[in-house]
Amino acid sequence: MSAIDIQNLGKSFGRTEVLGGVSLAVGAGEFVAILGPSGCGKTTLLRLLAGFERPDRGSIRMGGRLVSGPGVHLPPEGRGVGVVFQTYALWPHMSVAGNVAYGLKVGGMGRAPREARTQAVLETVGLGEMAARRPADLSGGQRQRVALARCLAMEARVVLLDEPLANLDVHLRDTLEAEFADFHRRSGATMVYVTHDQAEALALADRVAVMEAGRIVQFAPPERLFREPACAMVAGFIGDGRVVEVTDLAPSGDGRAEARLLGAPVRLRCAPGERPRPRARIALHPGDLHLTEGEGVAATVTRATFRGHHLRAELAAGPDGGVSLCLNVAAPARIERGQRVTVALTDGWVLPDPSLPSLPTQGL
Ligand SMILES: Nc1ncnc2c1ncn2[C@@H]1O[C@H](COP(=O)(O)OP(=O)(O)OP(=O)(O)O)[C@@H](O)[C@H]1O
Repeated sequence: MSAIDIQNLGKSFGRTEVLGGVSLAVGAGEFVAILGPSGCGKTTLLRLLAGFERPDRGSIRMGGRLVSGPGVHLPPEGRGVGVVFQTYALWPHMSVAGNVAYGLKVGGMGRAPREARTQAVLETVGLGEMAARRPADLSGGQRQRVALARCLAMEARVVLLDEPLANLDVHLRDTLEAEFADFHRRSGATMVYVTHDQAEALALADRVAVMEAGRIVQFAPPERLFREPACAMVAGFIGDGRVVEVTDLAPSGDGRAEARLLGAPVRLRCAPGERPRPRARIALHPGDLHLTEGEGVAATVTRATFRGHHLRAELAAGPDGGVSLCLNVAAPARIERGQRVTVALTDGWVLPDPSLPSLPTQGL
């Protein structure tokens, strides 16, 4: 049974449709990231899950129990979910321990077990020494951990996190990313994590639901999103992918295909059921291209950026320079703007034909 089962969820604010029929099943103990650009509806989906908003249509089940649906709306406190916001939502006038213990107190737990549980979870998140401090006297990362400790104390089996790292500096983000992963492992909780940061989603999640304009366009493990994007939006959003057009697509039926990129022959990966097409679009990552002295695609370097171990080169190819490519060149290297180069492909993924009925939005 799924820990969370969302069916055909729709939500509008006034005349604006924010969620247009979202379906998603999250397994027990799974870590799922909801990833998408600003305004695509991620937070709205999370608020519907938490019970802060009511859907216009569709249903949400948690552990098999209907929590939102026609005529049913369980309030947030009746859902047994923990929520961690970007802003932590801590009570400023209470101590760290008070913040963690508050929910237990409201839930009717006696003083002695409450204090014992609070201290134990603060130890778990490494804040045992800071129980008496006020939130104002903690760093951003420590506040985040108080919010997590509160979820732990409540024994929330489902934890919803809304951009919890968005306000933090890059070092703290790295540390806390590791802490979220650790928290997940130790607690075994089901986690739904909203972010617009693809690196964060790919690093943390078992599966990522990519959203665009109120819809889930692909739900898959990180590697699959990267290697087999379902559409141009996912291809462009994940791993600095580029989408370019090829001609004369000739699949061989085993997940391989040949085609031409600006006239040059290329070998690609594709879905096993892919059919021959005169034109197709493919997704390329910087690691899929390399410079060659042999046969390939002629291009001009439009920009070269130092990235430490490599240089990132932006290229313009095609008769009018309208095909934009991008590759990494191992440093030290001499590559500069205006240079003419030839590139060859080692990999590339044929985007599924959008006119075919079933795009792979689900599955492994
Ligand atoms: N209470 C509301 N009333 C009216 N419009 C709203 C309300 N909440 C959200 N919206 C609108 O719904 C759309 C989706 O918002 P939402 O916060 O879910 O997006 P998001 O993907 O989380 O974006 P971000 O990453 O910027 O937080 C936006 O256009 C937003 O302005």
